Amino acid sequence: MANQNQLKTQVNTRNIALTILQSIFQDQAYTHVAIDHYFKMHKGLSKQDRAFITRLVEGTVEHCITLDYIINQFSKTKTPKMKKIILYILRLAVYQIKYMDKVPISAICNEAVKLTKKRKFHPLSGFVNGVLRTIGRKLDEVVYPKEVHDPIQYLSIMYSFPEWLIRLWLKHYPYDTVKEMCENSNKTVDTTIRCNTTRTTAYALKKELEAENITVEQGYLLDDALHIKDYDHLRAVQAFKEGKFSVQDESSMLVGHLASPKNGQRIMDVCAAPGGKSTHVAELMGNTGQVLARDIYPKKLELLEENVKRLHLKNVEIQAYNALEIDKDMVGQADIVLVDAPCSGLGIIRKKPDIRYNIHEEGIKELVCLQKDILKVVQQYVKPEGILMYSTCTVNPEENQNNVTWFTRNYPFDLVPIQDELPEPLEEDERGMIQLLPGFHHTDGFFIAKLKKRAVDLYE
Ligand SMILES: C[S@@+](CC[C@H](N)C(=O)[O-])C[C@H]1O[C@@H](n2cnc3c(N)ncnc32)[C@H](O)[C@@H]1O
Repeated sequence: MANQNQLKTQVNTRNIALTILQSIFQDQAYTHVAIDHYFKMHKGLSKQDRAFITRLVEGTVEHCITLDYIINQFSKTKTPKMKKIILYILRLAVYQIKYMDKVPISAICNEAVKLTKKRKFHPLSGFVNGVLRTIGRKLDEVVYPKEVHDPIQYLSIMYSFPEWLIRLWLKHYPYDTVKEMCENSNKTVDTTIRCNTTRTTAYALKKELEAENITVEQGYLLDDALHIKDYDHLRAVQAFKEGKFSVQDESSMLVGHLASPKNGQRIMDVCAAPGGKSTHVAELMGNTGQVLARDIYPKKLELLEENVKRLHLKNVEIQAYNALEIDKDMVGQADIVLVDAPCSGLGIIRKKPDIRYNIHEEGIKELVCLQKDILKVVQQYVKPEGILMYSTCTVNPEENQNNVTWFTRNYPFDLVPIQDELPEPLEEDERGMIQLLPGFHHTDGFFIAKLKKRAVDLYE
């Protein structure tokens, strides 16, 4: 009886996983958004079911190229020719066969066949069954590309990254570094949180979370950071509801610290939503001064507003504003301008696995132009001798170091060395910028440059 119940749950969870995968593969929904959305709409699922569904969905997306490679070795109909839903059912099942060794192969095949019938593709259930049973039997016989013969194809298939992306990284980083970036980008990570120091201390927060049976570890780089796991809903955690912390990676927290805002200052965050950096600098100023938090998308600003309220911050003003349009009233008014630019996001693939499939080279070129155009406009808001923080969550030098070089050549700004303010073991590069690579220091891949406007604007 217990087994039957278990099986019933598994059927449902796989069907849910398939529905979520459809919205990701078909409608290009972000993985984390699609999962969150489903769970918000279907509240009755148990913690265990939600964890299983999340693992199935994230794992299938993460390993999609590898899964298709395996399927194509055993199926006469190749993946580009398959009916979409059949392809998703196969990917979901092959993910379980290859990466979840606790689930018996026969159960995985049976569930996939049931899913095929449930989605009204009865005639194809034999095909699905045949392909999966062969893969189950012959998984060890899959012929993978050889690293020595074709390292690019090897990395692409083994770590599920498009070849163009591997080539892009190899233009800028040594082979072993690229391999480690691929490997780290597929690892699951704990949630990193930032203590709201206007409400509590990291020590007190740690104790409070532990009392709720949450596993907590100290930050690797920063005192106000904690790493948490074994919680259910974040929104159900009491300390979260009371605004005692925000979710933020340690790399991203560095921006606030390196900006070193002083009480009473005026800070403009021109690409602010959902507000990780705006709320951090607001907290660092101890609820004094003003943070003008702007973003082009009003919908995203709703989340920022919710965060500001939850964190009990009184010094954040939120405005929907396109950073490409000059706001004449703000010229020369900001002590600090934060430009956390829209970017390719190649440093956060471990948290958003679909980025690798949705971004493309043309899109990156457009982003580089957008980043420059934003910088061109918003540099005007910085007071003489004020600070502009430029940051991205990518590991692509075109969007990072090259943009900063272009910027300092064209505008009256100089790079400020940051080594003394960086926590160990981080190191700035020879020009004073920092490029963190995904998973190398327990952080996302992230880039930061601190720039100071000259006292006399020689360019005017
Ligand atoms: C990297 S995200 C910012 C993350 C945010 N700083 C944080 O720490 O939570 C980049 C943001 O830029 C916004 N954006 C894109 N184009 C913009 C524009 N032209 N003007 C203002 N914001 C823009 C996007 O909506 C997105 O929220």
